[in-house]
Amino acid sequence: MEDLPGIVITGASGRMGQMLIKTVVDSDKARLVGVVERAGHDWVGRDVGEAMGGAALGVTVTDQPLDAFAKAQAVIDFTAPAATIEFAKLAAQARAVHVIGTTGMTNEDIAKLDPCARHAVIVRAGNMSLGVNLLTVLTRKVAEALDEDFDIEIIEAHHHHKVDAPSGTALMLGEAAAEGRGVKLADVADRGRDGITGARKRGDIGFTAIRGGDIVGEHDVLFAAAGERIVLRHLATDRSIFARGALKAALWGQDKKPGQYDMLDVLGL
Ligand SMILES: NC(=O)C1=CN([C@@H]2O[C@H](COP(=O)(O)OP(=O)(O)OC[C@H]3O[C@@H](n4cnc5c(N)ncnc54)[C@H](OP(=O)(O)O)[C@@H]3O)[C@@H](O)[C@H]2O)C=CC1
Ligand SMILES: O=C(O)C1=N[C@H](C(=O)O)C[C@H](O)C1
Repeated sequence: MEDLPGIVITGASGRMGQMLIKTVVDSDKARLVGVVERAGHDWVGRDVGEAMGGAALGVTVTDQPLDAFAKAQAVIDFTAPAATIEFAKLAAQARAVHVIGTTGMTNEDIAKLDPCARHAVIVRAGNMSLGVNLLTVLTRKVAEALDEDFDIEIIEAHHHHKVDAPSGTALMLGEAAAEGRGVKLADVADRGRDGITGARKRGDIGFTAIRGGDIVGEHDVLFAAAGERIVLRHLATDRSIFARGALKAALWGQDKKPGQYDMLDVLGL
């Protein structure tokens, strides 16, 4: 047991934080060595199992991330952009693999990970599930095969708590479609339509975000032409798919050189 890679989970009380804790505790390939919450959170100082409403797990929630990271081989982080940038610096200091599931990061945020990746492995993906990563491969292939007579639209739906749009997954799918077309997503993305928008521009990749109820995460990539449509779809019904992918990434990263990786690297897709 002592030999198994030690994992720290940040954002412990969050939807993904709690799912990640359960996933690591249930795994026979890793052990939970720390959980982090922000200073002032009422979970800090409590046993995390009890804080989650179950049996004690023997791991106390801390607001001191560096102390926790120093005892770990990997940090799994599904929080918010500002927190993730700080955690990246600390994970690099501790030489721990940093698995980043946080979405809504700007290009400026992402650039701040570069110096950290000189010292530690970072695996970052807007979606850690096998299904979505396979869908990005399919999206790239379909976009490659079709010309601009097919309009590409990405439609995503999530629960009403989600704070960022388009989703990280939608942007991954947009990047894959743009790559297939041989264009830059930034040049063709149409991210917000309202009012008299004018006709759709040929070659654009459009995004629509639906927010409601407890939807875990749904993504359609629509290729629409005159007389026919192709729809590639992924439906997530359980957050465990993301947590299992994140744990796989944390284990995969153990023997890799410092640098930035994604789930396609982890899954070999
Ligand atoms: N890549 C993937 O496969 C997936 C990615 N996600 C992404 O993961 C992220 C989290 O999602 P979810 O769990 O639903 O969100 P929640 O809001 O449920 O949880 C977020 C957690 O992060 C903590 N947090 C936020 N800001 C800070 C900060 N500045 N410092 C320290 N802790 C902070 C929150 O603490 P507090 O409550 O105190 O604010 C909370 O514990 C989102 O970006 C989401 O899009 C989600 C699912 C899959
Ligand atoms: O916030 C969520 O819940 C999810 N976020 C990720 C995203 O932004 O794509 C992944 C998944 O769809 C759930």
